Amino acid sequence: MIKSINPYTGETIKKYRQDTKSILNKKLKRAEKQYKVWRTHSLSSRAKFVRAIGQVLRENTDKYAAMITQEMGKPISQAKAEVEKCAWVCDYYADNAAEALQNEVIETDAYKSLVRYDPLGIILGVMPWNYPFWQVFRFAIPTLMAGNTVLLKHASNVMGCAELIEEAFNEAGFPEGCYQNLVISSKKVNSILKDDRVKAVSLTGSKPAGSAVASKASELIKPSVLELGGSNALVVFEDANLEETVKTCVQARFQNTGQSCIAGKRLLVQESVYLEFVEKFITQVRELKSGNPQDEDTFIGVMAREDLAEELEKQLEDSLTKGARLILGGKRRKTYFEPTVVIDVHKKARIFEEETFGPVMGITPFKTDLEAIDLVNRSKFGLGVSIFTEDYERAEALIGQFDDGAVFVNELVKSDPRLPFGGTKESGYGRELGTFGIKEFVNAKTVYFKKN
Ligand SMILES: O=CCCC(=O)O
Repeated sequence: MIKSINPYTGETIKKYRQDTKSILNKKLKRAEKQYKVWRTHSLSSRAKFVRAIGQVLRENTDKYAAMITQEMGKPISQAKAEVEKCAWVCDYYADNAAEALQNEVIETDAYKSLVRYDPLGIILGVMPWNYPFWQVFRFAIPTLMAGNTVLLKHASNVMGCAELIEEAFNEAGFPEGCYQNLVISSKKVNSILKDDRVKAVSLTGSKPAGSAVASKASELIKPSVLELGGSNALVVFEDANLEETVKTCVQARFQNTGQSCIAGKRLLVQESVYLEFVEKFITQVRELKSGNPQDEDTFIGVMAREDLAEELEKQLEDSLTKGARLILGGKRRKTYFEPTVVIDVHKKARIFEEETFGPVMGITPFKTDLEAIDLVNRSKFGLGVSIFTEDYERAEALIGQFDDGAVFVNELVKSDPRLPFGGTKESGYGRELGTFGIKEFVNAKTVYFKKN
């Protein structure tokens, strides 16, 4: 049985019986059968279904948001925003997939030569709990629009969300087999991936999970996309607009109670404005409202599991032994972790070197642009970096020197259906969203006509 537990109350919400071998086989058969039909649908026909599920999401936002909040403790207002973002990705691909996937004619000595983008087949998605609706839609919608069918293994603590997502696809009228939820533990992922009918896998999650699935996929010569952890830096230069920058950095770290791969986790501030910035930052963090995730005005909820909060506590303790100074928060009660700020964090501290998945911000001073670049790039992760400066020429000159998959200037790193999203180094490979994302699970087929 897989148990879903409310992290705020500690109560068991529901237990889910795992799919048996024969159920899994039926799901695979259905997905394969539907693939043969779904791939023949026109882009505009697929778009109708995708638009319809966007509508279902909007009509049932409260129901879906309530389940997100119950299962992983996200404050309800943020859960509603998550559902709305899912509807946005549906609209985006319904409107833009046809253009992204249109044939590309290439002049050669042939009568006609071109590249067309055909689907691959059944694609397996393995998704995490932190944005339990968004992560699934971010993967599933472009994958389906490209003509593939989807099997989804969700995180064990959000099986209620997983069930509701499958229901939403059914309610939107998707043909049977287009999208199916697998009720399995992570141990069974490889056996699904091994099945010949499954052609590729997309995983969002931790490095160990990514590494296990990607090794299996490469052994089987199946493509994979990995979106793993991150330790994004927020770099505040002395000429930044401090008022605006503080607001953005607070959001970047503390939204979703700090549990986001693209959260700003290492705040680097130029020495000349360090003290002023820290003071303004703490004032704003102090004002964040913690409370019951069901309350509309709660901004900081609880962490999704107690073991995650314990781990964060250990990372914080390590930074203190390495010279950092705790200036706000630092205490934990079960899954609740106070919004916490530590300053003078050393580059060898665990909260600098590792990913911190919760409401703890570490601040480190730097002197020069070169030092800032080095601090950003020494991370083993490479999802994104935000730089704050009023000097756009300085920003332009720095962008090419960062290793990350994204550089945002005067803004927090965020995903947007229109822009590619993904990382470098241990943050993974491949891209989601935008026109890059829809081309991850396609066969870029070369076509050559000779006229005799
Ligand atoms: O955890 C990662 C956040 C993902 C996103 O916002 O697209």
